[in-house]
Amino acid sequence: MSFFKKLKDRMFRSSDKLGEGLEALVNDAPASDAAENPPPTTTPPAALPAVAPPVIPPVAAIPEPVVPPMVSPVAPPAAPPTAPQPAAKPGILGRLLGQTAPEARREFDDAMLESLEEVLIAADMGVETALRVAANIAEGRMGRRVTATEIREALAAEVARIMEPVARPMPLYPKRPQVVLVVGVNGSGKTTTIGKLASQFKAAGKSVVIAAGDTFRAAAVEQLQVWGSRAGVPVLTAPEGSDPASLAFDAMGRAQDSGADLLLIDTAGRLQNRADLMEELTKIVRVIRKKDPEAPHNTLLVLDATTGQNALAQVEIFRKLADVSGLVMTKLDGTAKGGVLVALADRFGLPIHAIGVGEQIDDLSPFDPDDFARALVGLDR
Ligand SMILES: Nc1nc2c(ncn2[C@@H]2O[C@H](COP(=O)(O)OP(=O)(O)OP(=O)(O)O)[C@@H](O)[C@H]2O)c(=O)[nH]1
Repeated sequence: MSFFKKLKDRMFRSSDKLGEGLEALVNDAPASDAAENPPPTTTPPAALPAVAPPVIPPVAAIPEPVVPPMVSPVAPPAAPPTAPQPAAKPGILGRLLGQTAPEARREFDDAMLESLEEVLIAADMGVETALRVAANIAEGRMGRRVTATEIREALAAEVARIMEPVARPMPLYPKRPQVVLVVGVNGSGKTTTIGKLASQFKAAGKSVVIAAGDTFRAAAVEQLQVWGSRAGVPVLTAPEGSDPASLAFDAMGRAQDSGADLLLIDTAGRLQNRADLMEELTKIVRVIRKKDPEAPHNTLLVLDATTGQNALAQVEIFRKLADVSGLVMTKLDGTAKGGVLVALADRFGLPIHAIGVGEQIDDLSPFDPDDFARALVGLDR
């Protein structure tokens, strides 16, 4: 299965929620508009020819807008003319030819803008981002009659435009070992992500060492060992409750001695005591710098998409605890809160290196802004 298909299938909760909201924007039009949008089952007006009416190409068939990276807000491609479209169903011939009724249209007015803002906020985009995205979609459309598909396309283009600058794979340096510190709250998916990353780097011909730095949870260490053996990568462990910094130091030495390309260091995520956690992370960094003053070369913050807006607070906190260089968003499958990624990109501009859409070893993918945007709004590629 292609990753886009997997992404789209698994992000169904996010896209369903957004999609339903967007459809309702047009279909639940006020009475005056609704009168111009009779349900598709309405008998065609007598004045219409009995033969099939001209088929309006579905908007989805219009070539996908190319959104160049790093551009300022662009109005999405112009929609079809604004003249009211009779929502007549096709004639018998049309139906035989598989033609479908034209999509309902509604005038883009202030009420619709407000509803659009609400739909985006409900999709976890955050208030600020939702208002800006809705305003950009409204630009050039106010007073025009639009379809839900046009709004979906416009939203996908807006989301992709916001995500484009942050979609950057984890940088690889000509450094041995390249040290990757992985941070995040308990349960966010750190261990799983380390396993998936180790497996992908290994498959790409890199030699990898994992340090099970969450020495406080025996279960976390065991879990990492399972992932390590799946990926065929050594996992260095230390007795439960021992100093994670000392393990990190040993792991650094072992990775250097064996000429490993990458050292992935797992850490504890106990936010209950931030002072302790900060001290622990600072100490890990201090000791590995004794062996390489530039380490860690990447500090990945792993976030759980199902926490929605809470992910924003986690970024704030971890940026204070560690020098976060990039994000990995897990559990985008099965959540209706995928929109939070847009809010994260808009608010922090931190690189998003990868996304997780499942618990299997190959369920981690580089972050592709267009694929994500289209999956989020429920459009095909
Ligand atoms: N559906 C889904 N589940 C995931 C994903 N990533 C991780 N998980 C699951 O989330 C749960 C927590 O993942 P862990 O990798 O153990 O998280 P952690 O941050 O290491 O947690 P601690 O070990 O408690 O610190 C596990 O059951 C994983 O299988 C994902 O992308 N999708």
